[in-house]
Amino acid sequence: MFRHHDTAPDTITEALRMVSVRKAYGHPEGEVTALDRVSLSLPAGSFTAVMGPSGSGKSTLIECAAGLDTPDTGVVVVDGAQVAGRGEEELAKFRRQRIGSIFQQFDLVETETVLANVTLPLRTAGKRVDTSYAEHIATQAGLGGRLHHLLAELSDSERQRVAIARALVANPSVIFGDEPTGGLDPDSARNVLELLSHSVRQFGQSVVLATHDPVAASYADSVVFMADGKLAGCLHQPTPAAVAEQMAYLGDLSLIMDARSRDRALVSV
Ligand SMILES: Nc1ncnc2c1ncn2[C@@H]1O[C@H](COP(=O)(O)OP(=O)(O)OP(=O)(O)O)[C@@H](O)[C@H]1O
Repeated sequence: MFRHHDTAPDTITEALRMVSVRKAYGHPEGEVTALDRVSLSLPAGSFTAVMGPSGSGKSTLIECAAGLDTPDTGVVVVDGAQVAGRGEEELAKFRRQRIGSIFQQFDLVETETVLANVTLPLRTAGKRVDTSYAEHIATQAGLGGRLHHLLAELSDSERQRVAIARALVANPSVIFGDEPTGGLDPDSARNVLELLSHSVRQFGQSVVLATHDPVAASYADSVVFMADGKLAGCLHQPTPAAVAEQMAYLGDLSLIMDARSRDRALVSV
């Protein structure tokens, strides 16, 4: 499978590296530290789920990693290249070449067909469109009967699957998602997770997803847990039961934890 790199692929061993990443938001009641000096290393070719209680910083982590938000301080390296510090145009190009994003705000074109939406990133990047591959990916995402339907005719769940197919079709090195299966029925969610798993196993892509769902997280090789903007451990080869247990613990822990006792070291998954 053809993949674009501007660094030699052989030298890239990490999908994502974050070093001491901090991000705070101003609030009338005071500043909220969404990411508190997070350091993290995820290997290339891995599937990682990011979990934690509501407000623990999962979305902020994914957005900073995907170049959709800018950390206040710290370093973010995706697929061997620094994300922060690039100009807007260069960042957009980098994201088109290396990153696939699946976020709740799907950013789809209502007046275009499913297939046109799925191939949009390729066309925007001036890349050749392999229509049969795009059809295959869209079909795998459960859109086989909808390829030539306009977006305006689709349900929310179908739109979500279009966003997922669109993220996969350009063969990005790293795919970031925020609750990509939230709102999907169990069968559609399973199809999407199997598709993402397949892209990791077969094509060596990397997937990093924020999710609340222990079953979705169990598709990952590892789960990274967050609490109060900090990393709070990780679990390898997760089962839904083990993930749910850890989440229950974090739910309690986040009420009583002493932020100063959190590990600030680089967590390698
Ligand atoms: N744009 C923003 N403006 C102000 N505060 C924000 C913003 N985005 C996030 N926050 C705050 O930062 C903290 C972390 O938010 P974040 O959305 O990253 O958490 P999360 O773990 O993804 O939560 P959830 O599971 O509820 O989506 C929260 O306290 C949130 O209120």
